[in-house]
Amino acid sequence: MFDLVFTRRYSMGHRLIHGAGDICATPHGHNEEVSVYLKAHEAERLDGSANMVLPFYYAKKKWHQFVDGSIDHSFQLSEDDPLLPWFIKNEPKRVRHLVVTPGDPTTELMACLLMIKVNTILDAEKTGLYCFKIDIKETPTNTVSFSGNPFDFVPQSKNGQGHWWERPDMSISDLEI
Ligand SMILES: Nc1nc2c(c(=O)[nH]1)N=C([C@H](O)[C@H](O)COP(=O)(O)OP(=O)(O)OP(=O)(O)O)CN2
Repeated sequence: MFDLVFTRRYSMGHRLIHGAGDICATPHGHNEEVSVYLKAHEAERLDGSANMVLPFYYAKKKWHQFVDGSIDHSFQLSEDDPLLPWFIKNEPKRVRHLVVTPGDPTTELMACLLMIKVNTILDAEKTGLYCFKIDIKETPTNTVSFSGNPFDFVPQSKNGQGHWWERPDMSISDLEI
């Protein structure tokens, strides 16, 4: 069985206000890499002609559009971070670049949310592929790797139902923009 593995890099900013310590509560940024590990729902023998699971282009196109257009240069904040209403009031133009998460946007949480997002996109694109593992390299020395069912690990959101990570679009928050 083949795995297709795609890696994309992006810059982001965030802050962690609920327990990672003073340094992490100061807004700061990282150059990160996300790798998604994809498998076909149904394994098939190579056909003797094209000999591929799916052209890389179709497997990664929309996911990479999302990473490049929505995650790159985003600012990631907990849904209860006071910076959120600050941006809405003072810099409404920036709100579309805010990733909003249930609790602190740690690398663990982002791995789960991005795995749900990539799977939602792969389904909507009818690729026949699914993501079974994701790595986020937050810094050159820290990587979070996740495999399993991300829904078992995502905390309850205060924002009720219909979350951005469950929509196969470019959204990164549920704010009215
Ligand atoms: N379990 C987690 N712990 C921490 C996270 C996280 O997402 N999950 N994130 C952070 C901060 O974002 C921090 O900026 C990065 O961690 P840090 O260890 O400070 O990164 P360094 O590259 O500076 O690590 P070195 O030890 O200097 O290599 C903190 N914790």
